Amino acid sequence: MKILADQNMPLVEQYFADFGEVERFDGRKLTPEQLINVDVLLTRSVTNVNHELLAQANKLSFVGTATIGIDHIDTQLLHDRNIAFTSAPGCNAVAVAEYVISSLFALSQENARPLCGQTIGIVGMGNIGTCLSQKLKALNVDVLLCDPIKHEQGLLQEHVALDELLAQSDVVTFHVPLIKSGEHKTLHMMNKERLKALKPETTLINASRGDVIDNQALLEVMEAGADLDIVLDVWEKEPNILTELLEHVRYASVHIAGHTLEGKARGTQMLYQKLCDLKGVEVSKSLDDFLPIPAITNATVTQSLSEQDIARLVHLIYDVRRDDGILLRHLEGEGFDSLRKNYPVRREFSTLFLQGDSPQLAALSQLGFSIAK
Ligand SMILES: NC(=O)c1ccc[n+]([C@@H]2O[C@H](COP(=O)([O-])OP(=O)(O)OC[C@H]3O[C@@H](n4cnc5c(N)ncnc54)[C@H](O)[C@@H]3O)[C@@H](O)[C@H]2O)c1
Ligand SMILES: O=C(O)[C@H](O)[C@H](O)COP(=O)(O)O
Repeated sequence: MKILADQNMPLVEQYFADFGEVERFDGRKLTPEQLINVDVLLTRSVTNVNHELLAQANKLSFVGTATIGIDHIDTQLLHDRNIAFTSAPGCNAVAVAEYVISSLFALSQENARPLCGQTIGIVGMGNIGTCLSQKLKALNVDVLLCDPIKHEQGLLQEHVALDELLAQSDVVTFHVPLIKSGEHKTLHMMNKERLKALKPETTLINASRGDVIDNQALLEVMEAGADLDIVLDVWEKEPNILTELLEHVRYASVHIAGHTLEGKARGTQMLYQKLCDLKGVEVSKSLDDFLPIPAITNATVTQSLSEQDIARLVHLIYDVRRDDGILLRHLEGEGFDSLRKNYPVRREFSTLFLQGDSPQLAALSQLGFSIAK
C-alpha cells in the first residue's frame, strides 16, 4: 500500500508504516501526478482535494484530513468515486480552547480588566465552543452561547441570536465551520455592519476560518478608529493575508490555535484508527506510545489563587504572546507557511500536574490541568 502524507503531520511513520510505504508531500504543492498509484492520502487544511487533484488518482481508496474543518475537501466527489473519507473531529478542541483562554488572560492583564465580570460570547457550540464554555464556567466567567443549528436540534437550550450576543458581550469568539451559503452561512458573518455595531472595548477573537470575518471591512472599521481588541489566528486568503490589518491586531498568529503537540498527534491517531477500522486491523498504537515527557511536569499550589495566579499557571504552559509579533517579522516569501511548519512545540495544560492545598484544585482540573495523585 502506498501512503502519501502531508509533511506537517506528525507521527505518520510511527502509526502507518505497518500498512505500507509512507511518502511525504508539501501540502500546498501537491500535484495530480503525485497521486498515481497512491492508495491512501493524508492531508491537512492547506490541500484542496478536488476534481483537478484527483484526476490521475487511479488507486485511491482512502482520504483522511487530520483536521475538523473540511472546507478544503470535495466530500461529494469522494462519495461519488467510492473513496472512503474521514476527518478528525475534536482532535484539536482542547488546543483551540486553551489558545482562547491564554488570549483572554493576556488581555485581562494588559488591559487591567479582570476576566471575572466580563461576558464572553461564544459563536459555534461544537467541539471547541463546548470545551471553551466548560473552561470559562470553571473560572466563574459568564458566557453567552450562539448556535442556531444545535438549538434547532434541541441540543442547546441557552442559544442567543448572534446580534443579541454581539450587543451583550465584552468578548466575542468564533468557533464555526466555514459555510458559504444557506440559512446558516458563516462566510463574512462578521460584515461591516456588525463590526461597526460592536461596543467600544469589545474583544473579537477568530480562531475558526479567516473568511468568517470580512477582513477588508475589519481594516476599514479599525482605520476609522474603532476601539476593539482584535485577536486573529486565521485570515482571509492565507497565506497571502491582508498585511495592513496586522498593525490593528493585538495578537496575530499563523493558524496555529490547534497546533499543540497533542492536538496534531491526536489528528494522526484518528486517521490511523479509521484506516484500521476499514481494513479490519486491530488498533495497537496509542498517543502514550509516542508523546515525549514535557519540560515542566509539576507545580504545587498552596493557597487560594487570585485570577492573576491562575493566569500565571496558564501562561506557564502557553502564552499566546509567544506567537504574536513573529508574523510581522516574517512576512516575506513563504513566511506564513514556514512559521506554521516550524512551529515550536506547544503542550496542553493537562501536561502540568498540580498538587497542594489550594481550594481551587477542582476548578483547575476543569480548566484542564492534571491533579497529581
Ligand atoms: N485555528 C485553528 O487552528 C483551528 C483548529 C480547529 C478548528 N478550527 C475551525 O474551527 C471550526 C470549529 O471547530 P469545532 O471542532 O468546534 O467544529 P464543530 O463542527 O464541532 O462545531 C462547529 C459548530 O458550529 C455550529 N455552527 C454552524 N453554523 C453556525 C452559525 N451560522 N452560527 C453559529 N453556530 C454555527 C455548528 O452547529 C457546530 O455546533 C472548524 O470548522 C474549523 O474551521 C480552527
Ligand atoms: O480545521 C482544523 O482542524 C484546523 O484548522 C487545523 O488544525 C489547522 O490546519 P492545518 O494545520 O491542518 O493546516
